[in-house]
Amino acid sequence: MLPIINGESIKELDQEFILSKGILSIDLMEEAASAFVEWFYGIFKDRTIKIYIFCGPGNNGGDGLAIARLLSKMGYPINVLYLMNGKGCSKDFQANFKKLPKNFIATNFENWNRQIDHGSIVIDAIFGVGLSRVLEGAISDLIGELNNAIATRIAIDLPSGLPSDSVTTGQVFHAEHTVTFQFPKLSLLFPEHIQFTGKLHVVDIGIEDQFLQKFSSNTFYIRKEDIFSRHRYFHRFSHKGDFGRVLFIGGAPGKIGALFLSSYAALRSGSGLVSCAPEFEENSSVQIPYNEIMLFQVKSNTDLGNMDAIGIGPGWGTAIDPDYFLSIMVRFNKPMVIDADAINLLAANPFLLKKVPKNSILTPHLKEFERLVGKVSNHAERIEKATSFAIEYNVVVILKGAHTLIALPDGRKLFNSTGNQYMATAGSGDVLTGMITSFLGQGYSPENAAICGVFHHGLAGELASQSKRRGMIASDIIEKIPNTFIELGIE
Ligand SMILES: NC(=O)C1=CN([C@@H]2O[C@H](COP(=O)(O)OP(=O)(O)OC[C@H]3O[C@@H](n4cnc5c(N)ncnc54)[C@H](O)[C@@H]3O)[C@@H](O)[C@H]2O)[C@@H](O)CC1
Ligand SMILES: Nc1ncnc2c1ncn2[C@@H]1O[C@H](COP(=O)(O)OP(=O)(O)O)[C@@H](O)[C@H]1O
Ligand SMILES: [K+]
Repeated sequence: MLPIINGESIKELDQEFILSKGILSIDLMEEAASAFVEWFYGIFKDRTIKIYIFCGPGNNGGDGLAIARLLSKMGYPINVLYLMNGKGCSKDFQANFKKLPKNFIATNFENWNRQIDHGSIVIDAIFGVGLSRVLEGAISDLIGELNNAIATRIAIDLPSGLPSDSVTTGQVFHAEHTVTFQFPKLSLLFPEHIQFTGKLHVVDIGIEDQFLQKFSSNTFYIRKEDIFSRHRYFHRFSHKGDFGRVLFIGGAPGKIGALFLSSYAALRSGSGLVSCAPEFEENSSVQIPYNEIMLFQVKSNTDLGNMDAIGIGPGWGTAIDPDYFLSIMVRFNKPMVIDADAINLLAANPFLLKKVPKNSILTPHLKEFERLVGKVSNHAERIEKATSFAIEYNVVVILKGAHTLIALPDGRKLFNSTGNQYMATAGSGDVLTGMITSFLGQGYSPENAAICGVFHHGLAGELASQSKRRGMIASDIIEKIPNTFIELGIE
């Protein structure tokens, strides 16, 4: 997995990397500039579009100058506006300034006519990870002006004004695209920063994972290449028992659809045998819309021991007796997936928390999470609380949303890279519960079930959105689950 390094350690990382490779820091800057330009050309093919590049005094500004040179060579009309030049600027900024072609338009922003043509592109190379304080004065005013321009705004590495690891309090550049180098900086993954970061693109500048590992802070980004080895593989003699027997408990009257969605998602994720136990007095009257799913009844003496995994909570309602939940946890006594109303039940009856089987997986959305741990004021605090909750109760916490966080009981924090806003639709969380439960039932460790479930779920959402966007529904995600295995080369 790709380590996410904090802003303060990035200078050290660069040093270590360039020393061991025997290159200069300006070579790495050139690599970063080329990676940006390659991304840029992939999207903005029209070489007559006017581009304004705003450069700060540090290496982020140095990136901007190198990018200006490369884009200008490709024929794009470029205007460079710099905050300062010479003394006070980083050495690679100065070197790149000297490398600008002779006839190049580079203006100190104090002498700038403050005009940005409509429809042009504004590139923010003012500050990156070296930001040391909240923006104020002329720089803050400049960013305010840029934010009002009728232009496409692109940030290099970080939108200027955004601290790399924490929540912002000041003026920040509003990017439509942020092109960040090598790994996403933590603050780019916070929901409250979406108006600053826009679409996130991570571009490779050649620093291998082994260098990043040394500076790792227990925080990782899950990529496509991390998934293959986390799956279990079956052979030609495998039978349905090997693919796991799973049970879903939930579905009170009026909310039974949630249970069916989880059950169906489990089948599509490869489960061998799927049963569901709706919370009905007399469940013989329940019609299951899928022939492959079996109906099950959980009575006080029902043996749950032969189930490989249980997913509990989707559509369970609020009228569940906590002792009934307790008896299920005690009888099953293996890691289970706890979602929705089962989480609400834990929140309302904290004595149950200590009884949750070790290494169980809790999948709260942000509201459910607050019910569990109390109000939080921002995402940084939410991440910390999810991590300490996972450690304290020895469970996996999956905090759902864009860049879903998987907090593991050993303190590691993993952020997901798949998914999109079209998945914000009723029942898509139930689908996730079905997928994770399925993997758990197929014999995956709770960590791998959580990682594969979250990654495949987001990928299924992406595949579904190739033909449907707004108006996509949870069942569309389920239909694409089998394609995610094909996409990742998983047999
Ligand atoms: N491995 C990497 O990540 C690489 C990073 N590079 C670039 O280098 C950047 C980091 O460069 P630097 O460390 O020079 O830092 P920055 O260029 O982000 O900013 C540092 C400069 O801004 C000034 N400054 C900071 N906060 C300010 C504020 N609030 N108001 C006014 N001035 C302020 C500092 O005094 C310093 O001059 C990265 O974001 C990236 O763009 C690339 O060049 C190459 C590789
Ligand atoms: N903007 C988004 N980007 C990526 N994934 C999203 C986004 N919005 C929602 N999702 C995913 O969709 C699911 C929604 O879950 P949840 O809120 O529990 O829905 P429900 O209760 O209706 O089943 C989660 O897995 C979440 O990560
Ligand atoms: K920037």
